[in-house]
Amino acid sequence: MSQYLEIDHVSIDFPTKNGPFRALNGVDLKIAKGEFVSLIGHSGCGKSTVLNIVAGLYNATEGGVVLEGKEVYQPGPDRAVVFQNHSLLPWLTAYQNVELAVKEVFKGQKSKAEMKDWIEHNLELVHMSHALHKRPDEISGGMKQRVGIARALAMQPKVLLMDEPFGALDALTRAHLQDSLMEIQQELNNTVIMITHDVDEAVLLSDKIVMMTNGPAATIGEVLDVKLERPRDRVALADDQEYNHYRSQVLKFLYERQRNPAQATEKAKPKLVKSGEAA
Ligand SMILES: Nc1ncnc2c1ncn2[C@@H]1O[C@H](COP(=O)(O)OP(=O)(O)OP(=O)(O)O)[C@@H](O)[C@H]1O
Repeated sequence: MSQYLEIDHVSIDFPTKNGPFRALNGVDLKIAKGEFVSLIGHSGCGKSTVLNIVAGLYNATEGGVVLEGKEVYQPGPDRAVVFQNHSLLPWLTAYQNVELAVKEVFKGQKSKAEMKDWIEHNLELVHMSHALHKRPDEISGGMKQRVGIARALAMQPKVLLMDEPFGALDALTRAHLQDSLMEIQQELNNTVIMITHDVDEAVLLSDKIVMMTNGPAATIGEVLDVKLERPRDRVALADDQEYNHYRSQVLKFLYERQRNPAQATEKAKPKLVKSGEAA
């Protein structure tokens, strides 16, 4: 696999009223075409900031992002983003939401009939053929997320960026969508960067788990290559030694090497001293 996407020594400072705040420091990562990469780390460490820089929504203060030899400065259809909350237009049907993106990307390249086939094909990939003409308020949360994924896939992006795509879903719906995503990725060989807080999700889906240190000045602490064979079956893997080894590697990083910053702050807080008591 050749190198496809390079996050090259990326640092970013956000302006604040107390001066620049360094959120990321020297984030360096090479991703091959067709690789599925998860970003995991405690809340506030900078996962979304990494994704936003790759999406071109933020520009790095130092370093940069190179996709297929071209530096990324701004958002583009070659990098489609799927957010935790579907972000569908509520007045449009599932079909029309996907159509909007397809028209934008393939204007002048696909005929009307080709576009229709393409939209239907992508909605079929996420098992939404039965609800093409339903609006977001007429379908469940999981179905909305499916449409969001279809919309992103239909853009044929070079990289699919997913910011906790299943975070708002119940466990069963989440499992179904993870399985769908694995099938689609197997078929299309998409390059994916996904943010997750879920260790099992990271191990099940990824080729590479990128574990981030706590901020400020967060960076990559460790990268775990997950070499489990595909297709992967969640039930069979539950008792698999190798799977559980990967899982414990991530847990150790998160809960031993990088303790939750909220807990650390809690410990560091000065004890409240009652009046008259010595500190
Ligand atoms: N536009 C901004 N301006 C100032 N600070 C920001 C901005 N965006 C993010 N930050 C800060 O950068 C750090 C990283 O934030 P980010 O949202 O990337 O973390 P995260 O790991 O995605 O968090 P979570 O898991 O809770 O979504 C945080 O301290 C956050 O407050």
